[in-house]
Amino acid sequence: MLTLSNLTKRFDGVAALCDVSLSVAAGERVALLGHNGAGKSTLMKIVLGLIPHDEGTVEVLGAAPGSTRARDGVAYLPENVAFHPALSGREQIAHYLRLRGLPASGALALLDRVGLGDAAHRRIGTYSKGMRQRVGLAQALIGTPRLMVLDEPTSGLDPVSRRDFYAILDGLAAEGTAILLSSHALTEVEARTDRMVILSGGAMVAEGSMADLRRRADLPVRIAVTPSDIPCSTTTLLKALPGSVQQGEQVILACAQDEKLAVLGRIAGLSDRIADIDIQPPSLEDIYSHYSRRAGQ
Ligand SMILES: Nc1ncnc2c1ncn2[C@@H]1O[C@H](COP(=O)(O)OP(=O)(O)OP(=O)(O)O)[C@@H](O)[C@H]1O
Repeated sequence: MLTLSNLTKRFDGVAALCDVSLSVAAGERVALLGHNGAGKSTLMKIVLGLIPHDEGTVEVLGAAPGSTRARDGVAYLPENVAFHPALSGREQIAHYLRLRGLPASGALALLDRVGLGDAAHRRIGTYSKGMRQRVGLAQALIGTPRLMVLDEPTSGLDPVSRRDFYAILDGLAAEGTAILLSSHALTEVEARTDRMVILSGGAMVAEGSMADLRRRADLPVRIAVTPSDIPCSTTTLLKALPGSVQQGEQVILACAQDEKLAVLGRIAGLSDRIADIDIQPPSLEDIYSHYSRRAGQ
């Protein structure tokens, strides 16, 4: 659905994107991560055909970005949505439907889909930020897009709205829509996308599924052991588990991925001293920091 090869973009001679290659297949949900100014919005604008690129190739639905064929199948939700405050949600979506050559009668169904059915007749000027973001999503759902490009789509949404939002994306992906979204909300991206691309200073510093990134980063696993009786068992555990430290009532141990089973075996041998154990693999936040640090950010 989308292929970028060796994409480079410069603004006044300064590279905003440098040799970026990535592809998004049908039904895939890909997250674009990176610090402020990493190049996420620039990449999206190039995909949409809003700005030209300097080097490399871009194919959107097998066509040039911005071509009629590409625009027909691509939906976009910008970071900051702006609608006419005097129009109702229904009128605004009806307007976009007409622009797309579709019947305006579909507006209510789209607003229902994003949970705005009850507010469809109210003026957008009276909507909360989250409600305006949902109008943006309703707009992006027009015409069953084959590629969706979403720039920080969940900023301003509360936790339940975020969950509903990702449920809609899951449904679209299950029907074959390719999704490329940017976000700074690492926890939700970790849970709700298939693959991540980390940009830093315009360059791609890592790419893959959560499992791939975890394996490549090879960050330590954190094991938290709760002693059965404190402080007696705490002392025994600290002595028996080299490198462990006490944190509050727990004994904490960090170990390399390939040592995990051996360490757990050692801990199992101390089971009469243990009330509970918690194994915490590195989160996307840990992995993101690792790659960003490596890239000097
Ligand atoms: N029109 C422009 N003219 C000059 N420089 C620009 C222009 N648009 C973007 N840039 C620069 O390109 C770089 C990438 O910006 P971009 O907006 O793509 O970052 P981003 O990853 O989307 O950031 P954020 O997370 O803050 O939205 C930045 O250094 C920015 O200043």
